[in-house]
Amino acid sequence: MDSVDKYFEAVEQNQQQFIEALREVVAIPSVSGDAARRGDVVRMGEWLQARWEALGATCKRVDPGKQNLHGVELDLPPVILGQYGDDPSKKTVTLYGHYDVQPALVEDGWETDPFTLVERADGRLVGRGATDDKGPVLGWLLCAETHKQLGIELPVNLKFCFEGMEESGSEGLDEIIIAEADKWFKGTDVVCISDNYWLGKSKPCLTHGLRGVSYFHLVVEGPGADLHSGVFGGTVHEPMVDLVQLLASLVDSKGRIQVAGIYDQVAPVEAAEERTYDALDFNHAALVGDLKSDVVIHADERDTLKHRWRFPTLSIHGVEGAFHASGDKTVIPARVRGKFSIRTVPNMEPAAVAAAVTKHLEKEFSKLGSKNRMEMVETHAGRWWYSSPDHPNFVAAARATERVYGVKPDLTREGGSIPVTLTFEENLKRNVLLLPMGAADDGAHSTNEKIDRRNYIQGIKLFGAYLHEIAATDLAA
Ligand SMILES: C[C@H](N)C(=O)N[C@@H](Cc1c[nH]cn1)C(=O)O
Ligand SMILES: [Zn+2]
Ligand SMILES: [Zn+2]
Repeated sequence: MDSVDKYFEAVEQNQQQFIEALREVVAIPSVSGDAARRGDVVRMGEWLQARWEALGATCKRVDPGKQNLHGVELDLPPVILGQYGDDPSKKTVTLYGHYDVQPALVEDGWETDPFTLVERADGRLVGRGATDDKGPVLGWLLCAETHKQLGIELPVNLKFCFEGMEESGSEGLDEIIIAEADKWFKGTDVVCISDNYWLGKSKPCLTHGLRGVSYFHLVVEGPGADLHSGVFGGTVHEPMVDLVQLLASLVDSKGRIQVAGIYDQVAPVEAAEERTYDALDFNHAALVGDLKSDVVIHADERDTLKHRWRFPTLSIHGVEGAFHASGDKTVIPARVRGKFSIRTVPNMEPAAVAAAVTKHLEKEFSKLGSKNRMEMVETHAGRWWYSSPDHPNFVAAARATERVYGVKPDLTREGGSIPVTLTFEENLKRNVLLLPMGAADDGAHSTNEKIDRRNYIQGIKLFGAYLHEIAATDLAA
């Protein structure tokens, strides 16, 4: 039995302990978008740092500074930089992950408390962050800890960068990576990020493309205070009426963005790219099952994937300041803030996207003839990323995947965004691999987020196998 098989056996035996560790981190409600939870985000970062240090890693806590969250001045959570092993004869793999999570409230439709990990009879481990991104971040730690317990030397040096603001635009992170590219991250041979998902539920994949995201707030305000709709309805310009019309002008019900000039920035689909959609583990029947309803726009699987991976999309996320509680409150809100984002693809540039959106909204607002005031703010923007899957980093990961799952992985792109991918690639000048742990139906950002026990445990094996494959791979080939 070689050392990788011994490692696999130990991971199998330690399953319950690994689930308990996941329970411990899910219980820390590290919601970066909620000012009231900022202490928990920091606590989560400190938890990670303490556990890596206990293992023998050298860590550096970098505090990126302050953030203004709707007028509240907050300390940004720490970026935890780490180094585990510094043998010059070994290759160095830099890992990135995030320890913050999306908001989660029971009243959104969670069947159980989002911050209490629950294992279902079918193996689902349900809890906020289980798949995005606490399971994978913990997976790297458990991989290193298991090697140490077994007395198996990790075949590579690790460097890592774990942040607590990914779900809120990674504020402050780019500057740290740029500043540390030739310092902390010096010596990196390849970068690996586990923060996305398989295309389906049964076949693993490696991911070589991401969409970018430009996030906007659209504020409409008028009266100095909320008003009685019986007294003032029909006699004043209502901010909410203006806002819904502006939001509705952005996209149609078939998902087509209505902002002039947006599609002009999109690279055409080439014949070679067309072939990459062949034989992927993806079908509409499974998608409809995951969605629990047939709300799919496109008739053809390829079109669905293209609209997920390589065409821009616009989503409307919510309205702050509007009445949303139960009951029938007859109010005219005085100031409302609509939130929407555009997922961007090659060759879109955030500045051009923001300019097109501003022009569109100004034109639409002027058509309303309203005396309210409108303001649009781009709150964050991250760029798309596209890379070749032929690099030895991907070849090593494909071998590791075959060893764990017994199949060659699909090569996929991802509709979501991990803007730091490009920051690492450009500044460390090293190949970046996305190695997902979770499955398509995990429900990241949704209610009842989960990771399957199988993906979590096999994923921890995969991480170990990948590090061993990297050690054995000629990265210059
Ligand atoms: C794919 C990754 N796990 C993820 O969920 N990324 C987020 C990043 C983001 C950007 N703004 C807010 N969050 C996403 O794609 O929404
Ligand atoms: Zn994530
Ligand atoms: Zn996320």
